[in-house]
Amino acid sequence: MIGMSLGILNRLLLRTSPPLDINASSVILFAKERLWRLSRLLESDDKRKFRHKVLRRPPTQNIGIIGAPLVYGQPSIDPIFPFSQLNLLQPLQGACAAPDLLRGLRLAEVLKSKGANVKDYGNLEFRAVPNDFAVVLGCNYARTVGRANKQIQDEVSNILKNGESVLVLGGDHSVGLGSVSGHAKIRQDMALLWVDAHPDINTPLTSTSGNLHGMPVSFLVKELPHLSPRVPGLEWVEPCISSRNIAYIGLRSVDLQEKMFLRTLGICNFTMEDIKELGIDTAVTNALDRIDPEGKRSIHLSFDVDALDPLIIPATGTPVPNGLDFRQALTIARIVYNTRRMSVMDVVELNPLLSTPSAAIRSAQVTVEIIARAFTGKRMRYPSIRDVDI
Ligand SMILES: NC(=[NH2+])NCCC[C@H](N)C(=O)O
Ligand SMILES: [Mn+2]
Ligand SMILES: [Mn+2]
Repeated sequence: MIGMSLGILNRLLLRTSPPLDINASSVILFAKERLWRLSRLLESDDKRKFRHKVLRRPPTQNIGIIGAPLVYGQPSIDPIFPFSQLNLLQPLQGACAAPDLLRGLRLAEVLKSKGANVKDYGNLEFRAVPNDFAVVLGCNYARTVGRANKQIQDEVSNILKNGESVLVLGGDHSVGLGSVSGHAKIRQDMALLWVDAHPDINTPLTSTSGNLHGMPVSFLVKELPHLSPRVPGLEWVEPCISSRNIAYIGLRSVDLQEKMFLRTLGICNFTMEDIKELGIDTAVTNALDRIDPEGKRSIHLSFDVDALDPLIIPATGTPVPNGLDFRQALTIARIVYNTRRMSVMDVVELNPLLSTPSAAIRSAQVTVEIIARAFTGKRMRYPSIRDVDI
């Protein structure tokens, strides 16, 4: 029996030059040597794979943070006569506090601890144009919003020129005007993933609210400019992206005219209904395939926190029920991170004044985690609320 198996081993192990007078201990020695060689081989194979990974790992992320505390793109209330249309109207306050709240939750430190280099450029300073509420061509505060967005455009393009990725902390979603056009100025071949309960593609003529945070996409899409009149303050905005390179995730509050634009332009969109049916992975992967079929474009992630369910992020100005859950939001961020091509992320519409303070902090913590995932692909550990310095 031993002789037979020795014979087989002999043939297996020493096929090339089988010694004739082989004994058990020498076979074991040979076998050991073979195993050792095999393990060396496997090890070097592992090392090769590892080296491959190291090579493919992108250079350390350099992130530039800018605060864009703009509030003039959102609904207005009259603090004294809430239902009057007189001249005391003021935009909802609170979204301007979001950048500092996120900083207070150690946003930069979290990103650094995940291996990124972070430079905080501070908050842009916006000045309101006097007597600007007057609805000009269907837009409220057009000059104020226009001027602020020009500043955002310049800042975003300068930071991109420095070789850094950009994180724009809004503010309301009208900051998308400056942010996307600043991105397109430097990288013409960009693709836009708009994560939001709303498509924000009203034009000044179709918007029923006149609020510019519901319109930025219409100013940016190349196929729509004929519908957007030259609004004073916004003349500088050049349509810079084709509807083919835009996709929406999380829609569930779409105005009638917006629906028509999405249909006629064939803009890729995955509503909450679609996400329920397909799963978030499939929705986001398909969206990216559609807007960036060759996988080469620079990705712009415009993330409106109202895409999440108001039970998770109640601190926002236009909440809509039945939104994304936390896990789904993290999945979107991870898939976008995995492209390694996200150059700009906007995080908008977080309004700490519209919920209880502890709910506002939780909303902001969720937001920090989503940002960390989108820029570094990594999870973070929650800071304890006692550590928070606001
Ligand atoms: N960024 C937002 N939260 N937009 C809400 C827009 C709501 C509505 N569609 C409007 O045009 O006013
Ligand atoms: Mn939005
Ligand atoms: Mn929204």
